[in-house]
Amino acid sequence: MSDAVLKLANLNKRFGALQATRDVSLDLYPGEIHALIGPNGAGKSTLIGQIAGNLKPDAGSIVLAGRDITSLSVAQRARLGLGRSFQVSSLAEPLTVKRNVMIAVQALQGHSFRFWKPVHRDERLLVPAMEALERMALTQRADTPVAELSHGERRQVEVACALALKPRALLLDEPMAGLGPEGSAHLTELLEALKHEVPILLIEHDMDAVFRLADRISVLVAGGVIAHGDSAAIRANPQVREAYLGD
Ligand SMILES: Nc1ncnc2c1ncn2[C@@H]1O[C@H](COP(=O)(O)OP(=O)(O)OP(=O)(O)O)[C@@H](O)[C@H]1O
Repeated sequence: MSDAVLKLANLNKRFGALQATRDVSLDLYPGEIHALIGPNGAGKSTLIGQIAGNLKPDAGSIVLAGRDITSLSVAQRARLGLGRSFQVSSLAEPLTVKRNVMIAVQALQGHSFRFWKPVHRDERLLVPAMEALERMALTQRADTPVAELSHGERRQVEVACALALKPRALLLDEPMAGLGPEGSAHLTELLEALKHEVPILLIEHDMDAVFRLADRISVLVAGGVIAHGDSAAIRANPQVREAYLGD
């Protein structure tokens, strides 16, 4: 197997007396979707915070494409290729789909080079934005204001914003939240194709989507990984059934 794109080793984070993540180790390989599931309060957001750089781990390390990023800032990690989408939407409603993605690219690239050109005409922003929109099946909606989009399309724009930065690894935090069965099925199809370009660490409560999409699943309970395996192994695991899936 090739080298892991993202490698978490023994991540620990404590809030006072509460051990929110306990020795969490996990790898993300090229071409795969690795899902992280677990009940509310299991520590999934705390883990994402540590990977993205919003939270400093008490111990452990995070390696992206062979480089230790544990002590880097959120922006430095993003520039090195850590892409993420958020649980809460940060899109600008009145602006078009295309402009939203261009602004995301601009935020990462910095402001210095574009004193002389308006954002909407800058090819260095437009080209990656349109490529990302194509991969998220949104080319036809590029000039539509975000305010006119369905909930599912907004989710696609959010993923496109992350994709336009050409990440090496993508963290998706509950991308299916609030989508109906149709929206969820559509996004599932898009992510299935996308994983071949960029591996995805997927935090998701929609178990149909997880079982369909995930090549591997890690189950987090009370801060620790209690099980790890493919969909069939996780479905059949008695500890997981008791702690999370129910019968
Ligand atoms: N900043 C904080 N200060 C204190 N405790 C926190 C903080 N952030 C999270 N926690 C606690 O850490 C534990 C893990 O929370 P976390 O939000 O990571 O879980 P989660 O698996 O993401 O849950 P959910 O599925 O509900 O989003 C919870 O008990 C939570 O109350």
